[in-house]
Amino acid sequence: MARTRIKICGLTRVEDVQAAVAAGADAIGFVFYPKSPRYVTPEQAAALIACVPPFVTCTGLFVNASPAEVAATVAIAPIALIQLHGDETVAESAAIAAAAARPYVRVFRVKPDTAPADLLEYEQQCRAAGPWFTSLLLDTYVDAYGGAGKGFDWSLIPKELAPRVVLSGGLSVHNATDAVREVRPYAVDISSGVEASKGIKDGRKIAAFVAAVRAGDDLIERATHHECASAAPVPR
Ligand SMILES: O=C(O)c1ccccc1N[C@@H]1O[C@H](COP(=O)(O)O)[C@@H](O)[C@H]1O
Repeated sequence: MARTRIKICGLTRVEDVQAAVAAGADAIGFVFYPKSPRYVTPEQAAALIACVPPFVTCTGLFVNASPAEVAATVAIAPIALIQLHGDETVAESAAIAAAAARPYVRVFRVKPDTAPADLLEYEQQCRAAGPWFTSLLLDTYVDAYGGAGKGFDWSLIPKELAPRVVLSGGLSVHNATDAVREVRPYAVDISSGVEASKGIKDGRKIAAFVAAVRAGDDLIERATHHECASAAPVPR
């Protein structure tokens, strides 16, 4: 099984970008939602992106922005992927991505009464809406939209959907290994769990989180190898 991809979100400082890259993050995220304590202007994001080496995906997070606003932002900050974290409908999400000419991750904010079938159906709707959709990102429903460090019940995620989703919401060094082992998501996304304070990341927490995710990956690998090694040879 391929290793779990890791995104560190809500970066506002060069040293935090460097810490995420040094720890082995696959993606980093910039929050373009003005009400967030992690908000950066497109110009600030552009300066931070200039510090990012190739093959690390720079992501822009938006909440209820218009297609024109998103397009104007990506024209200044060279982000590769959009994360739509607000109340945008499926059709609006597709229109925003088309206007910005960027692939997007659509966020589903999970509530206690969300049914597993809701997630599968929503993913199908996103896929049908156009070619820019990449993956569902699952986060916990909170009034502030996200970045609240609050988790949800992972058992709501259908097994067949898990390998395609980005798991988010309340992740930390304490639950990352279990998250990978139990859910087996395509990727994980974290913000508050690797912070010293809102908008200020802690390099040691980032490194510890990445190590905890990799520990989960190793457990999955070992289980797979054990299954193969213990399989009886087929008699001829
Ligand atoms: O980070 C924010 O301030 C934010 C604001 C509005 C919407 C989403 C936001 N962050 C995203 O929320 C999830 C969960 O974060 P956490 O790890 O529980 O703090 C994550 O995808 C962030 O990118």
